[in-house]
Amino acid sequence: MIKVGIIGSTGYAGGELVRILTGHKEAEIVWYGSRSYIDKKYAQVYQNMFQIVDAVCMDDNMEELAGQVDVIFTATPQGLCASLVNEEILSKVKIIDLSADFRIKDVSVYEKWYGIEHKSPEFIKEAVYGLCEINREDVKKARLVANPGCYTTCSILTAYPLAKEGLIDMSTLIIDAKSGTSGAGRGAKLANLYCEVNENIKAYGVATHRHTPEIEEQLGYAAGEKVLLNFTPHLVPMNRGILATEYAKLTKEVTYEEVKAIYDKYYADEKFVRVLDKDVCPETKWVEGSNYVDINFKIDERTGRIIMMGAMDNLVKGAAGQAVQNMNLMFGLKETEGLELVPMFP
Ligand SMILES: NC(=O)C1=CN([C@@H]2O[C@H](COP(=O)(O)OP(=O)(O)OC[C@H]3O[C@@H](n4cnc5c(N)ncnc54)[C@H](OP(=O)(O)O)[C@@H]3O)[C@@H](O)[C@H]2O)C=CC1
Ligand SMILES: CC(=O)N[C@@H](CCC(=O)OP(=O)(O)O)C(=O)O
Repeated sequence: MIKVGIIGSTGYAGGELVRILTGHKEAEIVWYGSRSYIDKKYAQVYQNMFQIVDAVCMDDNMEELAGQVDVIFTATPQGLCASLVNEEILSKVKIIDLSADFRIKDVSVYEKWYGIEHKSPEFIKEAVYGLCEINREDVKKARLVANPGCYTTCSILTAYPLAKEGLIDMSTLIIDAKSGTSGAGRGAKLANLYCEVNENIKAYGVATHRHTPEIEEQLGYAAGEKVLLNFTPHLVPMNRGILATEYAKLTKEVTYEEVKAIYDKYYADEKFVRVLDKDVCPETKWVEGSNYVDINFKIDERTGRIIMMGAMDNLVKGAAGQAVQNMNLMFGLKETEGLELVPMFP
């Protein structure tokens, strides 16, 4: 059994880690980390765990935890993991960080977009960007995984095959994305109050959202060139789900069958990426609660553009599910263990 510690187990991403790992046959959570609920039963924080999880929440101490578990998930605010990790800890335990601390390779880009000083830049180079479908072999060998962001996972996987094959002009790429409010976390914020979110849709972080450089960097590696793109997120009145609609000029004339063959080349064997049948648009409701990303595309012959679409659950493939997928790879387990979650509906 793999022993797991979760720092930030009481947040939305941490709560989803607990839900998924509770059904995992090879892993056992031994540390439910929290600052606000120390000594309180975990099932009192999240009542869906009543009579399922009997443990109490414990104060976080990464040094102490490193000696007791095989893997630590940090589902905590930006900057926290980077401020705690050190060589001694990494020599004892594997870390999967759900925050953005180790996602961006250029520390000055991280510091500019996040507005915080990076406390352990010496580990950025070593950290593996944990997008399993793309970096599977590196994840298997990693001791520190940077779990990708929610918008970024959906945006990158949706465009990746076409970027990699040079089929889209990367300078024309525009990503329009929508997210449910759980993407903003459980902490009380004015912008996330019921009356602010309900019956409302708004763009935010326009031209400044911190996921922009992460998407640019990863799609830049795929395309083999520096990528600058427009990424506009929107907050929509639902709990979970991300929908990304991406537009780009095609670099040559192609048929539906040719583009479909490219998507199949990358994803036909990927359990968690479903390229839908022709003309079926991805919808968040058909992936809710699951680790799937649903993808499709449409060629607009009139404008010479292709429209790519992706839908995903931000808390599962966009956070906890992907983190468990990374853990499975790091420990040589079946990649899908604990993740064969059928989407829920309604
Ligand atoms: N929500 C989402 O859809 C996604 C989130 N992420 C990332 O996951 C991380 C967690 O996000 P999310 O769950 O939404 O956030 P929440 O605000 O819901 O939860 C934050 C968690 O971090 C804990 N925490 C806060 N400050 C500290 C601290 N100084 N020391 C230790 N623990 C602390 C909180 O503990 P307590 O309340 O017990 O004090 C809580 O458990 C973030 O980095 C986020 O970017 C990534 C992908 C998707
Ligand atoms: C709706 C909402 O507020 N979403 C978050 C994205 C959350 C996320 O998962 O991204 P990270 O992993 O990088 O934190 C945001 O826009 O900042």
